[in-house]
Amino acid sequence: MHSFFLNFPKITIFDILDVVLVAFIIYQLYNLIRGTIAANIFIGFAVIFAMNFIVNQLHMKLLTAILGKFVDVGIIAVIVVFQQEVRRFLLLVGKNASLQRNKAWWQYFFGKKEVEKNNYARIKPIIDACKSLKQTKTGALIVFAKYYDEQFYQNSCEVVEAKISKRLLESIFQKTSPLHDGAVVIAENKIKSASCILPLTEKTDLPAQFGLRHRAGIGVTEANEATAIIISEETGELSYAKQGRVKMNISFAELEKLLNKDF
Ligand SMILES: Nc1ncnc2c1ncn2[C@@H]1O[C@H](COP(=O)(O)OP(=O)(O)OP(=O)(O)O)[C@@H](O)[C@H]1O
Repeated sequence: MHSFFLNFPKITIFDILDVVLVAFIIYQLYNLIRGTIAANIFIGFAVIFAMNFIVNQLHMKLLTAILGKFVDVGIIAVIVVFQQEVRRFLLLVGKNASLQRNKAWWQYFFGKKEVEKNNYARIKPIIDACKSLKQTKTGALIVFAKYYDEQFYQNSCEVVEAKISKRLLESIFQKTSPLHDGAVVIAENKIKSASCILPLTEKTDLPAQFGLRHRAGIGVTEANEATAIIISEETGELSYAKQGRVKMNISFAELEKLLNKDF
């Protein structure tokens, strides 16, 4: 007992910091891939690593050699398979490091009230447009991208690059508008693009009334750091998608709260 304590390694503040930082990075990675197909691939990798460790401990030579081959190229395989996720993660780190875009810094220097006031001015035209689209039962899909991934959006979208306004959003989604089919993407405080074709979710447990618009709205939040408002053409109901999950039939008060948090 005595010698156990004598041999116990000394834990310094940096060891604790090390563990906390690793836990934080794993949590961020988990958030990034949660609900996406990448989560299953990640679990696959983890299982192979765990199996390799176990067979190695049990001295099972053949299995160790086979699994060892996978593990040897592990880091390269991870980068190839998670190319998109690694890209998004690095972009996120870069954007968060920028002082101007970091709301927490603004709150610290200018006070929370000022930030909320500015944010309400930003989201008001969007909420007003949603009210009008709901009233007229005009189908719409509005995506809020945390960062605008040119590669992801530009290939399937019409570039707009315009100030956010109620009337512009209304006009885009009018059935006679050439841009009404597809989604509008809002990022960097602008309407960046319209008529975007987005990836559809592959979820099988969605309500029966959810068609392509809802599937695209959920799909984009699985593949990207984004949230989406979906207005149903059939019912006028508003849904809100985030990280592959959807809240149905939300009120405008709820929408305001959600946008305040996410946009
Ligand atoms: N991949 C996609 N990306 C973006 N928008 C899409 C995509 N596929 C379909 N849409 C949009 O969804 C519309 C068709 O919606 P659909 O009726 O299938 O959806 P829904 O979820 O049932 O919604 P609603 O309640 O409005 O009918 C299309 O006209 C188009 O504007």
